[in-house]
Amino acid sequence: MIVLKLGGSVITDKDRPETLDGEALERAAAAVASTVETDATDLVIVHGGGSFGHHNASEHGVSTTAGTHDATAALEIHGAMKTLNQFVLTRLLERDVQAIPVHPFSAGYRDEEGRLELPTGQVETLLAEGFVPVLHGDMIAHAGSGATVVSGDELVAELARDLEADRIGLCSTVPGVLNDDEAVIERISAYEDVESVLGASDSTDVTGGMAAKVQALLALEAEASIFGLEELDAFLGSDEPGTTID
Ligand SMILES: Nc1ncnc2c1ncn2[C@@H]1O[C@H](COP(=O)(O)OP(=O)(O)OP(=O)(O)O)[C@@H](O)[C@H]1O
Ligand SMILES: C=C(C)CCOP(=O)(O)O
Repeated sequence: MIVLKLGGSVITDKDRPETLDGEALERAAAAVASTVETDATDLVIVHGGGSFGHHNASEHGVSTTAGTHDATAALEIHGAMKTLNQFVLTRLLERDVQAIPVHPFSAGYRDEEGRLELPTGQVETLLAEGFVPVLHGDMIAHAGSGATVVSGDELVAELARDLEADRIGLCSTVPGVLNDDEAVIERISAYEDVESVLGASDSTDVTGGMAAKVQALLALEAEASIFGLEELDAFLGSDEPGTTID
């Protein structure tokens, strides 16, 4: 079983609010379609927000820890993510990928400590029935804080843990985690080893950029890869491109 995140920074133009990168999304959809066609591996897709969701969340002062009790604000952020989700679904369906959305806002919640609880029975059932579930970064009910943002990276970690994923891939705009010389770091086994080079995203991003990704992935049993769009075919074909996190 593979959990694949299509980074919002890849499938959108992250610097222009609510703008899709249609060409990149096409490429990603084509890579997914050829894997699903030729390989019996179960695939769960999660996508991030990019220029959808982050701008709205930032305007309302909402993040993974700062919540809102304003339903209009929550629905604006959720709505932006659903708009992007519809674009992703359409591109996959056009290529005969049997993609079905799972909206985290309607499925999970955070407890008082901010821990994410995400039931995965519906995802498992969709997989068993031959569908490709497509989740996305979203708003989520948060005990004591109203509703906060849940990042696609958190969803990837939760799904990988619950469904015992064999492989985890994060496709981003960068070819991997880069060191001070902008070279791809091949393997990361401890956060302290790379902490000094990890930063937030270059664009508006309320969920923590590369540092949050590496932290979430290090906590998992299975190995994970962070790589660029050029390497998506290679990853889906069983290679370990970019940075491997174990
Ligand atoms: N050491 C690093 N190596 C690579 N990228 C880094 C590093 N430190 C910070 N970054 C930033 O992290 C970004 C990737 O994180 P970001 O959260 O934007 O990606 P994403 O998951 O593809 O998009 P989204 O969060 O919208 O889904 C890069 O574009 C870069 O700006
Ligand atoms: C900003 C929202 C609502 C979701 C962000 O998800 P991410 O891009 O995976 O961090």
